[in-house]
Amino acid sequence: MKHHKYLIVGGGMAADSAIHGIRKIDPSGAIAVICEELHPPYDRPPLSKSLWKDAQFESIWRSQHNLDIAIHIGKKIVNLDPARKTATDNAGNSYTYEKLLLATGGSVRRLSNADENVIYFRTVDDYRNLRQLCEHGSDFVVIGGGFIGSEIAAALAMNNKRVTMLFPESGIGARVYPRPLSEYLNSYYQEKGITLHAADTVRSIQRSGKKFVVTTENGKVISVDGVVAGLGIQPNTDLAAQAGLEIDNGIVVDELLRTSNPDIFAAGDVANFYSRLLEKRMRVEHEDNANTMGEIAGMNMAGQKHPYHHQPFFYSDLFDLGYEAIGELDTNLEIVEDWQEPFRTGVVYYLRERRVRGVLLWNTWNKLEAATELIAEKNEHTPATLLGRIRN
Ligand SMILES: NC(=O)c1ccc[n+]([C@@H]2O[C@H](COP(=O)([O-])OP(=O)(O)OC[C@H]3O[C@@H](n4cnc5c(N)ncnc54)[C@H](O)[C@@H]3O)[C@@H](O)[C@H]2O)c1
Repeated sequence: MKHHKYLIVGGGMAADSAIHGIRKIDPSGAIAVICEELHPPYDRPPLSKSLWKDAQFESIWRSQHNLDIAIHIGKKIVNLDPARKTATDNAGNSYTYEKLLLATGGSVRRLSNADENVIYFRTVDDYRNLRQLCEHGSDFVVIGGGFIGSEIAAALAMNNKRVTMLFPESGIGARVYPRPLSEYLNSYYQEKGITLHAADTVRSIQRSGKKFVVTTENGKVISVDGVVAGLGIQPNTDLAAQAGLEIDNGIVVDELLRTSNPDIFAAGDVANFYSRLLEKRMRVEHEDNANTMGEIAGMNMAGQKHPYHHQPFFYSDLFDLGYEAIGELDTNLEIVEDWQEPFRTGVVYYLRERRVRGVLLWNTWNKLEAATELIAEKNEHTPATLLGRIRN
């Protein structure tokens, strides 16, 4: 039985940020990290973005230099007993703790009717597998039109691969971007040489020698060298549920990022928190959330009382288009589009009850502060009060 003041379950970006958060406050309390993945913490965004351009692979690893932690790679906590403050891993090792963090992240959604060699893209191993396929392969199918689908399709096309995209919505990023922008992205991706099958899904994916044969519900048959899928994730809540913690679309945490057990915290993709600014509970699956929430959780585990009031933030690169986004980007909200140059440069506002809840800064840079203030000020708006408000 090993005792640690702090036990961190998970080895992703939220876990790594929590280590740094703890060490800001407590320079010497014993920290153990139990990391199911076979790698120490690394940055995920480069896997679908900069590593396909000019970034060096080694740059993804996050530094734990001088932090004095015990990291158990390839181990999974399978039992958590909050009454005894004890966690047990899949090799039968037990760990006791004073404060525990659940940074268990999410698991990729999979297709039921597909060959097992489809790459459900999320980890560094998925990146390596795809890179290996790229060495000899020239034709790829990308399934899903969300963040991973749009970024990986662009990355492959920029690396001179022939790409076919397949997704159930009418347009790329349809859950996040307003319809005209999503439709523009369809034509933009086609201009870049990508074949699109929108409003279509997979009937089956089978192996034929070294090739994959993808058959769609609309009857298309596509033979390729590799299939990559980004179908969304599901929060890993099994351990929290087994420990009797409150679950509701993720692990429910309070402002201080404590679960329904005050000695157990949660952060990152798995945590469902209340956003005072957006006035709703939410679970956010972006890097910035993992980093900022992880750090605050770590500081609070070490005795601080910092409420988590950060606004959700994310960004993406799609060929030569890029953007930053803040707040809640949901196409079910009222949308005000303000294009300086249609679909090349502009700002999109997302409103609920006449207040701005989210801002998409499309090729519009250094305006994050203005967008953040607009959400925080909580004034009522109409299209007339927003048009021209934020410009490059
Ligand atoms: N730039 C960023 O912030 C960024 C980049 C990459 C990934 N991520 C995060 O990583 C996670 C995973 O990304 P993702 O792209 O997988 O999720 P996503 O939720 O962005 O997109 C999921 C997509 O899956 C597709 N889909 C679902 N079921 C399908 C089916 N049966 N057949 C075909 N398509 C189907 C839909 O097109 C949907 O848009 C997300 O939480 C995302 O926020 C973020």
